[in-house]
Amino acid sequence: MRIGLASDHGGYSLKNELKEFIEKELNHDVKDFGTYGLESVDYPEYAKLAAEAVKNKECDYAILVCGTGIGISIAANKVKGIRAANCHDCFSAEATRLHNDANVLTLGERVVGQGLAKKIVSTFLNTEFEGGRHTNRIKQISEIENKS
Ligand SMILES: O=C(CO)[C@H](O)[C@H](O)[C@H](O)COP(=O)(O)O
Repeated sequence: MRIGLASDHGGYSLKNELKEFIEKELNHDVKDFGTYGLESVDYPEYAKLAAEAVKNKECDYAILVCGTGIGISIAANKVKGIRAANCHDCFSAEATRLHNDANVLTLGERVVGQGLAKKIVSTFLNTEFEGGRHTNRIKQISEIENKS
C-alpha cells in the first residue's frame, strides 16, 4: 500500500520513526508530506496535504502526527471523504478500521511512546473494514458532510 505521512514540529520525531517502521517492517511505500525539521510550523497545512492525497487516491491511508494528534485530526477531518481517528490504543485503532472505515490515523508524539505507536499503526493498517451494518452509518456521515 501507499501510506501518506505528515506532522508538525510536535510530531516530527515520531513521524520519522514511523516512516522507517512502515517501509522496513511493514513493507509499504511511504510518501512524506513534511514537515522536515523541528522548526515550529502550523499543523493544518500538513494535515491538508496528506488528507488530500488520500482523498485523491494518491495514498491508500495517511498517518498524521502532532503533539497530541488532536489538532491534526480536526484539520484532516475537514477534507471531504476523510475519516480521521486519533487513537492511542490498539483496541481503538482496530475498531476505527472495522466500524468507521477510517482512512487517516492520527497520533500524539507527546502522548504515546514509539513502541505503542508502532503497534497502533500496524493494527490500523492490517485491519479491514467490516462492512455490514457499518456501511449505512458511513453513508450517513457522508450525508452530513454533503449537507453542511
Ligand atoms: O494541535 C495540537 C494540539 O492538539 C498539537 O499538539 C500541536 O502539535 C501543538 O498545539 C503544538 O504546540 P506548540 O506549543 O506550538 O509546540
